[in-house]
Amino acid sequence: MLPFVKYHGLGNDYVYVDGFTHDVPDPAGLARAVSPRNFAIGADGLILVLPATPGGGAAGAHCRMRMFNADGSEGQMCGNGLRCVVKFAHDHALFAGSNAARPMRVETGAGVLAVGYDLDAAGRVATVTVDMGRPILAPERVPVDVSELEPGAGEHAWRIPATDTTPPQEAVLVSMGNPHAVLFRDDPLDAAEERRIGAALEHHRAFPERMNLHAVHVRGGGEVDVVHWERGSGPTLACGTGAAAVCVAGVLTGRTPHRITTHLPGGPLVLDWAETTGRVAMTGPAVEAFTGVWRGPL
Ligand SMILES: N[C@H](CCC[C@H](N)C(=O)O)C(=O)O
Repeated sequence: MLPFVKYHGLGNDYVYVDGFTHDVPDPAGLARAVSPRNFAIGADGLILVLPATPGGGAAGAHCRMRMFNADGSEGQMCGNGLRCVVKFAHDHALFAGSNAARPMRVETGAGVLAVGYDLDAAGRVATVTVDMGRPILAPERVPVDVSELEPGAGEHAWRIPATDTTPPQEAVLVSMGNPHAVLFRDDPLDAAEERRIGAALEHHRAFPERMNLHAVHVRGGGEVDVVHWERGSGPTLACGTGAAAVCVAGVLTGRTPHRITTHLPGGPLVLDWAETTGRVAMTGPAVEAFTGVWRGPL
């Protein structure tokens, strides 16, 4: 039996396990076991909150996040998940001083990130602001194999050639520690078609570590609509690292200002790519849905 807590950030939901007190020998297998909706807990994946590694601790980390998509693949970073990690650690007092760690510093695959938060009237974490760090734009570090792509229209765009099931796609490729392809559309989004395209391109040979894809329609000014297809989890209601990639891509292509509101299927996230520091800040909610005990295979 394994206690868990279910959290979500704008409907991007994960099963959280306290790795300070419980050992999970096969997190990839557990992610695959708990994620199916109707047949298990139902989630976009699994997140372990663990003690920092010696290196992370030396860099000031209070704890460590490991996230696993629904298919068991491990993601280097998860924006919505990280907001809920801080809420879990604070509200459930996972480590000594967790109620005073402000900002909380969390070791992730994208480095040790600082996470600030405010509290509600009950003294629980409410709104959370994550310092997502700096985007990575060098193709080989996204990673992407540009020999499989063509130059796109503009300095930061690439053209994904037509496949058997998709027309050519203009993409801006950004890593936030995990890989993202941002596809700007001139017209309002057709969510079903965008998810079909995302499913077709996640495993494209240009993407050696697969890809998270995000279709974007700029409403005007700093307001954009986004539809996601996530590596390892498919269609999600929100993708925090994806929203950060959208913010960066909008600035790089001159479509949006540095501070935007991304309207995701699950709700809005505010992103700000600071000109002074080059770091992206993401602000949004973190919600505890329920607690439970997993009685399935570990
Ligand atoms: N599917 C992503 C991880 C989860 C990212 C997303 N849920 C977020 O909030 O950033 C990947 O494999 O890179």
